[in-house]
Amino acid sequence: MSSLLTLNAGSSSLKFGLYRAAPEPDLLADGQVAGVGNTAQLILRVGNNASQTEISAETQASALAEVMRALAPHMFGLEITGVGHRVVHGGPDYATPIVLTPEVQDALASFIPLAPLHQPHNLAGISAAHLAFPDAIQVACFDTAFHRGHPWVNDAFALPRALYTEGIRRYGFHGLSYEYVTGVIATEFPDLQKGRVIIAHLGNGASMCAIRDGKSVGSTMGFSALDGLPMGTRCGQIDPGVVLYLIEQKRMTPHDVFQLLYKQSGLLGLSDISGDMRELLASDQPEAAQAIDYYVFRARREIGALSAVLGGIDGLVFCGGIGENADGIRRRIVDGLDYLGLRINPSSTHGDPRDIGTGPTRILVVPTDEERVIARAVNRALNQTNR
Ligand SMILES: Nc1ncnc2c1ncn2[C@@H]1O[C@H](COP(=O)(O)OP(=O)(O)O)[C@@H](O)[C@H]1O
Ligand SMILES: CC(=O)OP(=O)(O)O
Ligand SMILES: [Mg+2]
Repeated sequence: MSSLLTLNAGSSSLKFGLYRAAPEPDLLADGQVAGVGNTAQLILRVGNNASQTEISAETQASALAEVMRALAPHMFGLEITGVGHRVVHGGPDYATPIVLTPEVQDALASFIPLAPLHQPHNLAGISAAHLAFPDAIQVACFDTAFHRGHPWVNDAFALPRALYTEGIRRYGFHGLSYEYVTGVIATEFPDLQKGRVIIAHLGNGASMCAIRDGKSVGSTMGFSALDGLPMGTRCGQIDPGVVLYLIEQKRMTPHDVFQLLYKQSGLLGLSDISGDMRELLASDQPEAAQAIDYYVFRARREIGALSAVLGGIDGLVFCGGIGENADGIRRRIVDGLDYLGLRINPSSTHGDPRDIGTGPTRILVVPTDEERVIARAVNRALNQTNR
C-alpha cells in the first residue's frame, strides 16, 4: 500500500510523520529525533503508544536511517511512494508546493542566505531522503508560500527599489501552520471563514498573520525568521540601528551578530535563564517574569497592529506550543484587548473546548499540524503523476 513520509528537518531535530496515502492522509506514526549532531533521542508515537530511545545521529541522513529502522516493524505491506519536506524559504516565486528536481534544489539552495537557521537543514533532509528513497516523489512545501499573494505594501521595505527586485522583501513564514489553521476555520468555524482573523503561531519560532477571506494580508515576520515577535532565542523586531552599532562600535563580526540575534536573544536573552516558556513560567526569578512581560507586551502590540491592517477583527486564533498550551499567557495577551471585543472565558470550558472567548470577537485555540499540510500536498502530487 502506498504511504507518505513527511520530514521537517531543523537545526537539531528531525520531525517525521508516516501516513497512508489518501485524499485525507491517515496518520500511522509520527515523532522526532531531537539532538541531531550528538547523542540524540528518538521519540516514536504509534497510535496511543509512545516510546523514547537514545540513538546516535550525527547527521540528518543518519537520523533518517534511525527513523526508518524504528518504523520498520510498522511498515509491513507499506511502500513509501512520496516524501514531503517542510522548506522554510521558497523565495519570491514559489507560491505552491513543488515536486523536487535538481534545478528546484539548486534554486532552494540559493535561498540559504535568506533563512540560514532553517534552509540548510531542510536541504540536508531532502538529500537524505533522496538517498533513502530514490524512487519516491519528493515534494517541497514552503513556509513562505501562504503569504506570496499578500499586498505589495506588506511585501516591501521602504528601501531603494532595486533591493526589492533583488529579493529583499517581507516574505512571512509559518505558512504551513496558517494553511492548516485556515482549513480548520473553513470547515469547523465557517462563520469566520470570510472574516477578519489574526492567527498567533506561538511556538519556538513565533509569528502572527492577518487573514482576510482565508488569505494572508499581513504578517509579523518579514525578510527573515527574526522579525516580529520575540521568540525562544530570536530577538523579534528591533531597531536596525542596533545592528549597525554592534558592527561599528562593538566590532562584532557578521557571525557574532548572527549568533546574538538568532540564538542568544528572545526569551533566553531577556531572562538569562531559558528560551523555553515552560521553564520561565516555573521560575521565580524576576528576570524570568520580565522576559514574559516583554513577550506578552509585544504580542498584544502586534495584535493591535494587525487588527488595524484588517480594520477590526472577527476572530483571534492561538496555535503553536505556547499558543496551544499556555493558558496564562493567552489570558495575559488578551487582557487589555477588550476594545477589540476580545475576552477570555474566566472559567475553563463551555461546549467546544477550542472556543475560549466570551466577547463578541471569537477566540479559538486550534492545535496546528504542519505535517498534515505537507502530507496532503504529497498526496496531490502523487495523484497528478498517477503514482
Ligand atoms: N504547557 C505549556 N505551557 C507553557 N508553554 C508550553 C507548554 N507546552 C509547550 N510550551 C512551550 O512551547 C514552546 C515550543 O513550541 P513548539 O511549537 O512545540 O516548538 P517548535 O517550533 O519547535 O515546534 C516552548 O517554549 C515550550 O515551553
Ligand atoms: C520560520 C520559523 O520560525 O520556524 P520555526 O518556528 O520552526 O523555527
Ligand atoms: Mg514550530
